[in-house]
Amino acid sequence: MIEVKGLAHSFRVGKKGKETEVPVLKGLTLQAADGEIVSIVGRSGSGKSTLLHILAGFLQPDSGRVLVDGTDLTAMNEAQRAAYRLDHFGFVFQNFQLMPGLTAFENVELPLTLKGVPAAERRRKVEELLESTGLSDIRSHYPNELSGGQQQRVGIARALITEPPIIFADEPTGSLDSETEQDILLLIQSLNRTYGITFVIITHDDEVAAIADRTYRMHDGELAEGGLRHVI
Ligand SMILES: Nc1ncnc2c1ncn2[C@@H]1O[C@H](COP(=O)(O)OP(=O)(O)OP(=O)(O)O)[C@@H](O)[C@H]1O
Repeated sequence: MIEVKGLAHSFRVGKKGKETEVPVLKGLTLQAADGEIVSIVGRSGSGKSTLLHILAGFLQPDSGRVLVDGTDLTAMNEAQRAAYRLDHFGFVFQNFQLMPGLTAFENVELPLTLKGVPAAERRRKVEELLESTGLSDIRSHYPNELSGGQQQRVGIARALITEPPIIFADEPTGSLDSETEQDILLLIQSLNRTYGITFVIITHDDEVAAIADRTYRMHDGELAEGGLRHVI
C-alpha cells in the first residue's frame, strides 16, 4: 500500500541571484491499495512526473511523507532508497528505455544481474517470463529490430522480472498507435489481475486513465480523486 500525506515540492528556476520559487506540488494526499491500478492524470506540466519521481524515491520532497507498506521513503537516505527501489518497484517508460546493445532476453535479464542473481537462475526466470508474456520468439532481437508494442512488452517484462509488488508506468502507451495501446493496456490489466501487482500509471490520456480502479486528477499542484472504472 502506498500512502502519500501532505506532499509539497517547489523548484527554484531562473538566473543565479534572481531565482524564483515555483511550487509544483501543493500538499497532496494519495492512496494506492495493494493490487490496485491507480492512474494520475493531468495536463503537460501539471507535475505528474515530479510526483512519480518522489513516489519512487528519486527525488526528496520539500515536505510530506511517502509511506510504502508503512515504510517511510522520505526518511531514507539516497542509498537506502535505491536499495528499496530495486527490491520493491518496477518501472515502465513511454520511450521504453531498453539498452540498444542488448537483446530482448538480455534487457529482461539486466535487473537480475544488478541484484546479483546467479546465471542459471537468471536464465530460468527470464525464459519463463518471456514465455508467459509471449516474447520467446523475439528473445534474440535487439530493440531496433522490434515494433513499438514489442519493445514495450520487453519493457514490461523487464519491470516484472524482479517480481516487484509495485510498478510505476510513465505514459506507458504514449509512443504507441491506438491498437497497440489497447494490447498494452490489456497486458497491464491481466498482470494486475493475475499477480496482484499494484500499478501507478501517469498519463495525460483519459482512455488510459480509465483502466484504473482509482483515478486522481492533477491540477494546479493539487490532486483530486475521481473518475470511473472502465474495463476494456
Ligand atoms: N528539475 C526541474 N527544475 C525546475 N523546474 C522543473 C524541474 N522539473 C520540473 N519542473 C517544472 O515543474 C512543473 C511540472 O513538471 P512535470 O514534469 O512534473 O510535469 P508533467 O505533468 O509530468 O508534464 P509532462 O506531461 O509534460 O511530462 C513544470 O512547470 C516544469 O517546468
